[in-house]
Amino acid sequence: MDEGENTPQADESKDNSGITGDRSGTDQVDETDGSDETDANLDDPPSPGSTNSDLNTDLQSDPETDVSTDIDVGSGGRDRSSPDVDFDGVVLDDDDDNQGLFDDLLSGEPIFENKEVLRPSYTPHELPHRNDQINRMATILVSALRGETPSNILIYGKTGTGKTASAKFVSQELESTSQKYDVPCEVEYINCEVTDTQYRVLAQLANTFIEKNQAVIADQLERCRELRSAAADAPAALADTEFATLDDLDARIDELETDAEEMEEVPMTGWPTDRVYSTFFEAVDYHERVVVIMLDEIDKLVEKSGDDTLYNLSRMNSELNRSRISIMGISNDLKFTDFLDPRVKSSLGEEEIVFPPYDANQLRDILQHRADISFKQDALTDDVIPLCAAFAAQEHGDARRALDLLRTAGELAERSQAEIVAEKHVRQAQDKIELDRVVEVVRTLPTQSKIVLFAVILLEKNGVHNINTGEVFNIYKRLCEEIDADVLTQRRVTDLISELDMLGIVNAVVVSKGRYGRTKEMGLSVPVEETEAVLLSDSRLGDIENAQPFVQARFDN
Ligand SMILES: Nc1ncnc2c1ncn2[C@@H]1O[C@H](COP(=O)(O)OP(=O)(O)OP(=O)(O)O)[C@@H](O)[C@H]1O
Repeated sequence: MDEGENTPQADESKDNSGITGDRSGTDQVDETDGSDETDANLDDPPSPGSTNSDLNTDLQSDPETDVSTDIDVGSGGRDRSSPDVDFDGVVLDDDDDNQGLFDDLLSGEPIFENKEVLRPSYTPHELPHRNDQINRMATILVSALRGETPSNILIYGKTGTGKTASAKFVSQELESTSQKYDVPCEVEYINCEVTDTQYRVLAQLANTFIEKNQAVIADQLERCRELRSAAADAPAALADTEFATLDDLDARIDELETDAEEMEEVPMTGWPTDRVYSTFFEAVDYHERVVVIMLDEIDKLVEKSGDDTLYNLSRMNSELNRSRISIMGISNDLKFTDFLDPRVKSSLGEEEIVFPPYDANQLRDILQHRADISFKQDALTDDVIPLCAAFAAQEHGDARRALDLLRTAGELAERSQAEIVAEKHVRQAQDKIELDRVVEVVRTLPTQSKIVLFAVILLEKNGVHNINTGEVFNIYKRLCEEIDADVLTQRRVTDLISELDMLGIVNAVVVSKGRYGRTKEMGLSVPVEETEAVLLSDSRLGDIENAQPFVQARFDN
């Protein structure tokens, strides 16, 4: 129970306690002090029939001890009939209905059977409407299982079109088939949004292969040592092995031990890049295998650190002795190859696979598949899935968005203790996701854009419609002066307004003012209150205490 709830009751009970005026201060009551108890009893004798009432009365006089009264006395020890003892509102329930914080929440029938299935981290076993793309990938990668080098693949498609999910699905199948037929083939996944420099990509790959090599070495060493002890007793144990003599076997054991010692992990910073590259090269070439390197969000890597990594990786095969590598790049930026060196571009794009956006019907199928395993039976009304699909199809056929909507709708229904997810939950989920997006976009705007946006908000809040650039600029200037920020030119501010327009935060249209030229008129496209709150949470804008005077001066020049 929180303190705020206790305090008024405690005050009330103090009044009722009968403790004489000079002792009513809470600091004068000491739970551990026997004399206080006695005094209280004398001042206020227990009412007939009450049990433990002396203790109750005494403890009541101290707000802090009210709680312990509940606990110590329990349901058997209290007396609701005592006029002096008022426990109303104090939790003193019988064991049966003693509901904890989580009991209520748990008691409702859960809507979800397995919510994890709707999260982005879940890799589905079935990917409806991606058969063509999956088959094409498989047709290209099957050469790895024949010990040949598969062509490099570039996968394109807008966000949420199933590129990563399909590529991971194919990789899992490839690895499991390679184990089945005992062909050395491995897939390494790298998310270039996180691992975005050549050093990090090569270091991550090097360390992965070093770890795998160490496991292989440990395994071989164990077998060699077992053979060694068997052969020491009976030399015939070496028959049918690759070792003609015990010396050969000892030499192999030495060699393996040296390899294990020399394989040094790459630190996350500090080495020259060519050393990292050669460490990776040796690690991958340690034994025969075909390696598919999956570079997800490959455009981020190129954007951040150019195409050196891709250049180095794509020319490795001509130098590798035992192994082969193939690259699978995934991007949602169709134009990123324009920035590549032509050699890298042609080598990387040997095969291209496009993932088109899903339409509403396809999204419905995808959602239905997932809903069957993630929700309890009959937990969704009939219109939930079509509505989620329709909303997501309007965006750009994004399955991630559709799944987010469905999960959020379920969570909102669950939170409101509804037994079934209905259309209204989907609409609420759509609003919530949209608001979360706006908050995130506004929160990460540069300060200058935030000031411009704040100027628009102030005008809008003061009932100005069709706000023009001049009005925004005037208020913007005053806000900048107030918080000591650089004042940009009106032209630059107009550019920032265009950027806000592109982000969907304001809606600006160019209007002609006849011989006065043209101007932009705009309005906010996002909820005023929430957006203002996000802006004011920025430490610089938060300094603006009273913005009203700036708005009044909006027509000044
Ligand atoms: N055909 C499908 N069937 C089932 N789930 C799918 C399908 N396509 C996409 N998904 C799901 O949608 C979500 C987004 O998919 P994925 O991450 O593969 O998209 P992406 O194209 O790689 O997007 P991004 O470019 O933003 O990384 C994932 O949760 C994925 O499981």
